[in-house]
Amino acid sequence: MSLIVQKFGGTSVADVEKIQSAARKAIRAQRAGHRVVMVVSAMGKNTDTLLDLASQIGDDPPAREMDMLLSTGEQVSVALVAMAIHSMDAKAVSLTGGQIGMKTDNSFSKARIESISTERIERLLDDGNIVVAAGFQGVDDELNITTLGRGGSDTTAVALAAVLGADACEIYTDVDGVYTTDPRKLPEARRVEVVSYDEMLELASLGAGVMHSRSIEFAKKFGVPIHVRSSFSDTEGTMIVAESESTTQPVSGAAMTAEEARITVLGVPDVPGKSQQLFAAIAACKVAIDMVVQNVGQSGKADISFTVPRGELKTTLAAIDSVKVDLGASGVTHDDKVSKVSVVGSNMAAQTGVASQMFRALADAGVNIQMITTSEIKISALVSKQQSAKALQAVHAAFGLHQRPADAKSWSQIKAERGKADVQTLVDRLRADALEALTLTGISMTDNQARVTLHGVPDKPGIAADMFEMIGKAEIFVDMIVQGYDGEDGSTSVSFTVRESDLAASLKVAQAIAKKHGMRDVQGAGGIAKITVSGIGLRSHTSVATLLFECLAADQTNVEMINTSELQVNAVIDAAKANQATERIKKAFADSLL
Ligand SMILES: Nc1ncnc2c1ncn2[C@@H]1O[C@H](COP(=O)(O)OP(=O)(O)O)[C@@H](O)[C@H]1O
Ligand SMILES: N[C@@H](CC(=O)OP(=O)(O)O)C(=O)O
Repeated sequence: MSLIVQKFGGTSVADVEKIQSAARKAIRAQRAGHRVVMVVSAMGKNTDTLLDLASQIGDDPPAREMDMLLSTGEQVSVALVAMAIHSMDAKAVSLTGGQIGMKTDNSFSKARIESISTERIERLLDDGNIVVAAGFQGVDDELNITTLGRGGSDTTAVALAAVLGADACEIYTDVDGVYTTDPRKLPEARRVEVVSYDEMLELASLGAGVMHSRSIEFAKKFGVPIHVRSSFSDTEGTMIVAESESTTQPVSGAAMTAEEARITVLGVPDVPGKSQQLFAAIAACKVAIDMVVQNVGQSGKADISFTVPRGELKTTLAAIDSVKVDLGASGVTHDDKVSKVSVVGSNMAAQTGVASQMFRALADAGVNIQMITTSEIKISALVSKQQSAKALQAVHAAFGLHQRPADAKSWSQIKAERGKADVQTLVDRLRADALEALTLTGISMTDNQARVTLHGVPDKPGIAADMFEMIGKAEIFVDMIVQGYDGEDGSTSVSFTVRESDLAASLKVAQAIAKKHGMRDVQGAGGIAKITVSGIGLRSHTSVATLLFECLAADQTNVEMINTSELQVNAVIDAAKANQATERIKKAFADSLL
């Protein structure tokens, strides 16, 4: 008999009628012959109401009590949903996180799932019940109630689907699927039939609130197909699976996090170990940083800029303060009126000109780019909050995301073409791990790379577009791009990496660009290598970048450039030290490496 996990988000259980409608959906599935586990979130905005109540009591509530409070939201809904099912003459039992055996670590408000015991659920299902499980919550070793972080019910649902070996995991929500961007922000957004785990992971962590990114980590690890669909209709929604909708389209989605903050730590001595010290202090607070850019100035001092969600600004500034003196930094600046606009696509890595197309779209819309970072399947630009809506619209239009790609495939076509890969061994190996443990799939090194840096890049719209169009015309393949924020003189620096064999040609183009736009100088050097750590959950496991930096600092290796994504962390270093560094990193991560 097949088993289905159905998750109903807050909007889908917001009132009595919606609760009854969710109950009917579950009963219908049971009567169609499935065993049904429901995962339910707090009604409507109840979690926000509870947060607000806590903030009226005091500024800094104990984390344990906060989780005790927030978990009550889900407890209300599961009881009401079970009652609704009873009233419709079907059998249901509601269970809290603790009762479904959801064991987590003790990081209150950001707990990670360690294990789930399924016996009780299986027994209740055998007895003909619909099991109604509370999302978003678990218990630690001492039976303290923990919560998984905002949006965590998706993670509960996918994790349950994984351990129960469910045939389907349906996420019922107030949209009828995953769109090319948030349809509330952009009406022309298009619903996609299929999106890949990798794309959804990036989109979710870059602002697509429709799914919790950790739930996609689970789905990818265990190969759980997710069906995102509407609570209010029966139309087919979007399948999140291993494959992408198109195999050619460079960009498949755009996302925006409107509420970002940029922090710049100024004048850090440019010696090995400094970035490690800074990022270790921030990682210890479990803050996931993004868009890390280091600008090395002429005086041997570096300005390190990065972004964090605005809600984490206070914690991050406090963490920096605790190490500022030790770092030898001359100051810290921040801007909390910035937004991050990103494009994501699995096919991007194999194509040239995608970055310059995005920069051109922003330039034509008059949007100034404050920072840029790229990784293998995403490009992010930091813009002022005021220009963010315009920026999102411009990139969505530039990549024609409102149109179905000519080679788009439906889920049924993809399924029919799938080979019968033997994934069982992998799944068994993963199941033996702590469920949300870090999983690394590879650590590799690419040498024969070169870096080009332009200093004194004017901070105005259109420069990045012009630069990368000129580089593209010269047919130079650019790998990493970072544009930093220069706190001192109002200009910025742009660095990019190319193959060493393209260095001379790149420098020639860079000099022409510098002359055209009155930039301060151009520097370029070969003899660098890129170390790549690939896996699942690299950004949410904030310790990965820290450990990587520690390994490099141990050999007195300076990190020249870094980028992070959900799938990879890349560090650019001196090629002479690359082999030794790769070995050290492999040893340090041995436990997590598949
Ligand atoms: N790319 C996207 N596709 C679909 N919805 C998105 C996307 N990005 C953001 N969203 C937003 O996510 C919302 C659904 O998530 P959420 O409100 O958390 O639902 P639930 O309460 O069901 O968990 C949608 O209403 C939509 O505005
Ligand atoms: N109630 C929690 C958990 C959750 O996942 O909610 P939703 O499914 O409504 O996003 C929250 O608001 O964060």
